[in-house]
Amino acid sequence: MTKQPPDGAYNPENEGAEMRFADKMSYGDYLDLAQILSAQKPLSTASDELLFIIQHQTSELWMKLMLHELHLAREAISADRMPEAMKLLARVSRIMEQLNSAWDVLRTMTPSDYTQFRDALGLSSGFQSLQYRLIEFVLGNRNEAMIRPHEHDPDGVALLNAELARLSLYQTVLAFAQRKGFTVPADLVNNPSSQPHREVPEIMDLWETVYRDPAAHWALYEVGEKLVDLEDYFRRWRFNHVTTVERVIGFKRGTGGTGGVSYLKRMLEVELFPELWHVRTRL
Ligand code: HEM
Ligand SMILES: N[C@@H](CC(=O)c1ccccc1NC=O)C(=O)O
Repeated sequence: MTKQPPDGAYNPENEGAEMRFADKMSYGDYLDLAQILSAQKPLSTASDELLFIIQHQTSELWMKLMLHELHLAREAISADRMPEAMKLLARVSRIMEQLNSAWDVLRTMTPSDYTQFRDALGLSSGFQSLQYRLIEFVLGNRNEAMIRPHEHDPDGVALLNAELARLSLYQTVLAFAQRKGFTVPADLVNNPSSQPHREVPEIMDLWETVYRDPAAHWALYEVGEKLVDLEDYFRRWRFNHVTTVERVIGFKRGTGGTGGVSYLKRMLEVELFPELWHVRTRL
């Protein structure tokens, strides 16, 4: 017998709300919440460790979605399905915005709060995030040295190497430009790069042509702006990260072994799509 609410209390069951799930799929079943919500395992008794864990786990979930959308966007561009790619890239930027907003929650953690459990983290660090490294590789910030921390995880290494064997998102866009009749150095569109992309004069000229007459090169103009948008959000993520880190651990070395803030400041100099930024000076 279901318990009847006191007189006057509202019971959604009366208007048909389903209340019995013993033999039906429920909300929690579909989302596998038992698994997700039992995956927070603090190693200390510090109250803020739960915040720290949830912040990272939610970031990893958003990164999973970002990789999914980035792969689809790259496929769409390779197949000249540009409107579809635009939609996907717009979503990627919105996901980044979501990740950027999340820093506001973590920023409420003070050095006093964090030092209560930092030792428990051992040598673990975001530096070892497989999905983060895959995103960097998809976007073209490629560096084989970054595979090293994953050597204990053959599946992870396989994913990173598989990514290095594909054209980066930017290379895929340049191949599209070539199909549209632009001159692009063959190496750039034929060989997946294993290093960060550096400014190339022909690509500067390409974007200059596009930006000087958007109407004549609309698809490229649109994808160029989508990439700028994406990098703009990514830069904000890096900036939020380094500022939060300075606020919480000052200039201590990182648990991952880098100089900490000094390493992250260096990462602020990364340019994913250099020509798209540099061409603006010419316009
Ligand atoms: C209080 C919070 C945080 C602190 C103190 C912190 C600190 C650091 C430090 C010092 C590094 C440099 C590597 C090292 O030596 O450890 C690093 C790298 C990294 N962290 Fe964090 N972090 C924080 C939060 C986060 C969050 C919320 C994420 C989201 C997933 C994250 C993701 C990363 C990633 C991906 C790297 C590698 C960056 C790269 O190689 O460019 N961190 N972090
Ligand atoms: N590198 C941080 C530790 C840290 O933030 C961290 C540790 C384990 C898992 C994720 C982390 N987040 C980002 O680096 C530190 O040096 O305090």
